[in-house]
Amino acid sequence: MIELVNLTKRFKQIEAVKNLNLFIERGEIIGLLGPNGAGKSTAISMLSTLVEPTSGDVLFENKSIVKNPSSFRKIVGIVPQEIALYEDLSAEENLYFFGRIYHLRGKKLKQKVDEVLEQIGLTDRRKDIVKKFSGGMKRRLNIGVAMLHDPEVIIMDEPTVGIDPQSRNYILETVKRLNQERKMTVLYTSHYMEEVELLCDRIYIMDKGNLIASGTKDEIKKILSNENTISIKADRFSEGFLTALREHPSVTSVTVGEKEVLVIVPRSVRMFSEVIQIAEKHGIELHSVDNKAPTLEDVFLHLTGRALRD
Ligand SMILES: Nc1ncnc2c1ncn2[C@@H]1O[C@H](COP(=O)(O)OP(=O)(O)OP(=O)(O)O)[C@@H](O)[C@H]1O
Repeated sequence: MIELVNLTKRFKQIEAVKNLNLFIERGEIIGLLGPNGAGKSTAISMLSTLVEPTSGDVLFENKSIVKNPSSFRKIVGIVPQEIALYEDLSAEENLYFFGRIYHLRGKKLKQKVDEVLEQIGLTDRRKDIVKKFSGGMKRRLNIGVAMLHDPEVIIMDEPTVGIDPQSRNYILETVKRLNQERKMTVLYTSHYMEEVELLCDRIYIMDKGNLIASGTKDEIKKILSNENTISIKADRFSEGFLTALREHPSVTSVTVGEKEVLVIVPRSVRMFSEVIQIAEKHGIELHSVDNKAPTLEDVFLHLTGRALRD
């Protein structure tokens, strides 16, 4: 349905997106994942026809939307990272305003506003001015604006940044519902691995303008099939203990959390008893040593040497 072909964007010195190739089939939820500055917003701005590529193309049904953006604009809804609402207007006044921009009028407009308010769970608050809304409610209304013209494709740029967990769940459920009930195709960008794991059929991972992995969740996790992640839990770890792990000849990497250390080793290596010995030597009281199923976060760490939210 949509294809990004060798898409590149250069801002003076910075190559924000480098030769990006990506496809989206009708009805899929695609996750575009990457840390801050990876190039996600720039990529989707090009896909949304808001930014012109330096080179490469975006195809919709095999036709360039860079050369001919108008037909694509009619079928795409964009949820920007920044909230784009009028704070002094009520929820429904905002929807009426943006609906008119989409050339909706009269009965049709009223019907769409009612429907969208229901979908985003703000029917009860429709008359309240946006200024009084929580961050999560504003985000929901932001999504509602993008849905007014019944888009076939919706592009969401980190729609859950900075909101409470309840609103976050609500948004994730809404995205799922739109996909299942209306067969809406979704491109969802985030730097929250768990959101993408929960929602998306296929995932593209970007870092520093490059695509570093793509595939289904299982395919991506298979990148780590030659490795094992060992989770070590304790109340505290000493520098000596961590250094001994880092310097161990079988250890590929060590990631230190507050009460958990993750150690990546080749799959063939068995080192539980050694970890226990090292802990004893350094006076560390262990709570547990376990094998951990790989997560997308582990894959990212493996590919870049950094955690996603660093
Ligand atoms: N208009 C611009 N002019 C100059 N540089 C830009 C511009 N827009 C983005 N960049 C740079 O391009 C790179 C990619 O930025 P982009 O916003 O696409 O990343 P991102 O993955 O969306 O990150 P975030 O999660 O922070 O939005 C960054 O180094 C950014 O500073």
